[in-house]
Amino acid sequence: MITAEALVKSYGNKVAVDAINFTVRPGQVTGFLGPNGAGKSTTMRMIVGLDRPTSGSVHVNGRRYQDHRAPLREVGVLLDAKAAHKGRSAYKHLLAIGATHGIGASRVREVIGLAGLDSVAGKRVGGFSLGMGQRLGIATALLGDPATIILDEPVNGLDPEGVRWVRTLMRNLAAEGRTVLLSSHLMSEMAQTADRLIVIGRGRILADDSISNIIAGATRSVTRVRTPDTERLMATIAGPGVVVSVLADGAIEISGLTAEHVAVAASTAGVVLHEVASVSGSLEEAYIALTAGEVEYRSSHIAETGAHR
Ligand SMILES: Nc1ncnc2c1ncn2[C@@H]1O[C@H](COP(=O)(O)OP(=O)(O)OP(=O)(O)O)[C@@H](O)[C@H]1O
Repeated sequence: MITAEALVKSYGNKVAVDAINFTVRPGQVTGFLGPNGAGKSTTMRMIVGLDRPTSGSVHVNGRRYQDHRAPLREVGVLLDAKAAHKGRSAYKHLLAIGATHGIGASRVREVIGLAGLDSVAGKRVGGFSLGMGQRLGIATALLGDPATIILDEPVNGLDPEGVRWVRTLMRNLAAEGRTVLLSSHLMSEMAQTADRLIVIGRGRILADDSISNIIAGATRSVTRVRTPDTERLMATIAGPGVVVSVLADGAIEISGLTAEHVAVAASTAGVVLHEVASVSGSLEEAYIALTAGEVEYRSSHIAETGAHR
């Protein structure tokens, strides 16, 4: 469990983290999202004692990270995948880190296997690809078999198999009852991996909820229908607040009525429906809507053409 209370970090007069409160619970994957410069890395660094809060507190299992007797066994962290000593082999790197906590060769071999690094364990870390470095960073985070795992952009540079591996690993770690906090800018990945999200913008919490609640709150959901009798359906469901649009492929999108309402109204009026579904927005749409006013670094406007190359 990670608990932040009125957590503040300022650099001179720049407030990077602005009095935030949150709880990251065990048994779930919690995603940490926000635009560049929102304060994610600063928050993660404070959780693991690499930055001191200007005020407020952040605790892991009731204590500050630096007050844990064996922090590696308490919290596993991947903040910078390039942090490993370039001249050492992956095996020696993990062995050196493990030595500080009495973690021996058998656990090192275990995490090497878990991270899929068996074939390169003896190779110098300096020659590792970005993806191999990420895997080594994750292996390092898991070394102490910690109950809390914090990973900053763990899928950065991984190929699709690697991305899937991280997703499954995170889900399994949470299912074992561990606390998992991870940041990523990849919305589709986050939607598949996380149970809950904390969204941060300019150092403040913009949302802290389940993914489905965040999508429902920040995007419009519509009812999509297909019927051979468009005219009659439209007449049947017409009413205040009901907006109907006919799409190019013949489907009808209705806002202002649930799928259940539309199905019952159609059935009562004897209108045949070939399809009726509730279509909600994507996490990406919700994220863009939530962070619209909070982006610190924005590119000049590029219109979406909808064209596919
Ligand atoms: N050491 C520092 N000195 C001064 N300003 C800093 C320092 N570290 C971070 N900042 C500023 O604090 C703000 C938050 O930065 P942080 O790196 O935590 O954001 P982030 O959400 O992790 O961004 P990204 O997605 O780009 O990694 C930014 O405006 C950044 O410029």
